[in-house]
Amino acid sequence: MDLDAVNSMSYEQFLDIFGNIIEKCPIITAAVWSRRPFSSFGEVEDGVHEFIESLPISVEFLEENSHKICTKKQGKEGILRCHPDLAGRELTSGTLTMESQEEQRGAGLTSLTSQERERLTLLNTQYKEKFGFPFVICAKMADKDKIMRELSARLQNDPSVELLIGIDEVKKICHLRIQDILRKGSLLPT
Ligand SMILES: NC(=O)NC1=NC(=O)NC1=O
Repeated sequence: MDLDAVNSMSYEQFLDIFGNIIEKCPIITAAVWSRRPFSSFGEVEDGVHEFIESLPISVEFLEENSHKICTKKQGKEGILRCHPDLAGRELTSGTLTMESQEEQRGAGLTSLTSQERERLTLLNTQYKEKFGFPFVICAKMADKDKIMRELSARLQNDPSVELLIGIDEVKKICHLRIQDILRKGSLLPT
């Protein structure tokens, strides 16, 4: 399967293969199909980025007893909310997508001590309470220690900063998922 094969896919086939390059957001893949013929696989990724960048972002901050309460209507935060927590309930209940399962296992999140799991759960809860979306990091580029460090550090960020960092991580996850698909589908030299 090479670029010509991808360019001649129906949108159903394209969705079957690339539908989860952004976690649980097949609408992005379905939209990007319209951009074919792709002259490179990078163009698939460019299409994803353009879709994400086109999503509305309108952020107002209310100052409330010296906190910044972020009230916002943002398409971008919707993408983050489609991501499962790291070592969260989906992992324990075995309901992660195949890609997430592999990514989280690879980062060592299936072999946490009970203390590590408790700390990660606490930090994730604090993060979601503050930002209204989950902490997202490209797990394939991290291990459990880096994830804990990043989560603690990023918890201090401003919501507007954190939104953009999260989206950047989503793009890294997307890049690696596309690479995996191309490798598995022998679209790239292994
Ligand atoms: N909240 C998350 O960051 N989730 C994830 N990152 C990954 O790389 N895979 C996930 O499931």
